[in-house]
Amino acid sequence: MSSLEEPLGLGDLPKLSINRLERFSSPNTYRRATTDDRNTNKYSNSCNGNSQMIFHGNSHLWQTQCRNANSSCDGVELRDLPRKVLRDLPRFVKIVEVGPRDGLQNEKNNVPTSVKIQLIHKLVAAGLSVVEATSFVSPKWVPQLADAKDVLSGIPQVPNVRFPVLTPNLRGFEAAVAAGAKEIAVFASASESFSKSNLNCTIEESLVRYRDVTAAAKKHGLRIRGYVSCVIACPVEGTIHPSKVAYVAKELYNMGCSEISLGDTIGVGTPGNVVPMLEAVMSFVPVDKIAVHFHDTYGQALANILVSLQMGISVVDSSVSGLGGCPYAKGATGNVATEDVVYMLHGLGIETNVDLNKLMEAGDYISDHLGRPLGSKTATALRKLTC
Ligand SMILES: CC(C)(COP(=O)([O-])OP(=O)([O-])OC[C@H]1O[C@@H](n2cnc3c(N)ncnc32)[C@H](O)[C@@H]1OP(=O)([O-])[O-])[C@@H](O)C(=O)NCCC(=O)NCCSC(=O)C[C@@](C)(O)CC(=O)[O-]
Repeated sequence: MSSLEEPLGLGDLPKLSINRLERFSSPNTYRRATTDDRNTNKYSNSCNGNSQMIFHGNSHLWQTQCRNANSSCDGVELRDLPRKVLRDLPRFVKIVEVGPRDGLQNEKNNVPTSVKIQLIHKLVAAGLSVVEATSFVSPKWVPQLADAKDVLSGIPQVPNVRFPVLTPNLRGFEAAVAAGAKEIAVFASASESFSKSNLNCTIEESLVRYRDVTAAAKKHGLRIRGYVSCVIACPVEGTIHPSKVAYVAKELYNMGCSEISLGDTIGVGTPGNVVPMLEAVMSFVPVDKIAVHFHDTYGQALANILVSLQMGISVVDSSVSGLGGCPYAKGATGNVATEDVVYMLHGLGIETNVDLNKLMEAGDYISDHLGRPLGSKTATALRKLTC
């Protein structure tokens, strides 16, 4: 990696004086209360009564807000601010690359099986340890992935690399096992309407189906991932209440899914509604079993990932070159680009084991094949620098 490709880390920031920092800082300073603060209410006192606690379920711990803090208060807080804001971030984030499945399921033109296999090779070569390879769904519903068996059997098994595949029912599960799958994913929705359009059944019917699929997977000793889609909103119903997401996540977790991926399928979420949704799910599913899956339709995905990390999540789904969209969610664009996620994480000093250069080669490869510009802002910027 050349120095230009290294994202600027905190250590690279110019040393700013308190006065300069004050000019750049917003009048509203958010911080997370520490245990000490909670016990002694130190923060509230230190702000000379200008602080305000917003009570919203458990999130009052999160949303301690210091309004119009005077400069002496700011002086003490600002010195420590970067460490405080970033201290709860994980050291390592596992990226689940979903491009070959979520990305390519929405392509108008048929992508040859050999190209899919080559793309997966390149993603693995870039250091990604989980690459969602394909779906064993009905070819009538998703013709783009009708070659699931050939894709899966065409990928050589690589030690410590996993290739989960989507299975919507027992039929898909059996086909996946026959093709050599070692890990499957079931996918339910928090929206009734989306469940109908994506799976042709109600949420409850999908959960009944998935109990059979997960029971069979456990018998085979397979690892199971569970998706909840429409965790913020549905293209038909609009806003989805966090309790509905929490319910489906809990059911999938209880039936044996070892990881629950929360999908903002249409990419409308902002940190403002992602935080309460995660808070609701965390009441039922341990934080280390939760993954986030953001589509970037409104350009909010990185902000949403950052708050998710701050809440303790360390598994992030993304798609090389921002490929994708859902055939049953009109207008939804692709997932957040893996290159952009890696760039941000490395900039935060978080390890991923992913080589950004090699990842960009995978992005170039599939974008060239599809005949479209790179869908990653990071890759686009870095390619301009090196051309
Ligand atoms: C679930 C079904 C099958 C129900 O579809 P259905 O039409 O109700 O099912 P059916 O049992 O009547 O079957 C219809 C035909 O498909 C066949 N069939 C049935 N099952 C299979 C199978 N597994 N593999 C291959 N073929 C299958 C079945 O044999 C039959 O064939 P026919 O007799 O007419 O020739 C269908 O709705 C389906 O395949 N849906 C999948 C749609 C899909 O993949 N959507 C994209 C997933 S993305 C997502 O969910 C969001 C996510 C995960 O990315 C997260 C996020 O972004 O938020």
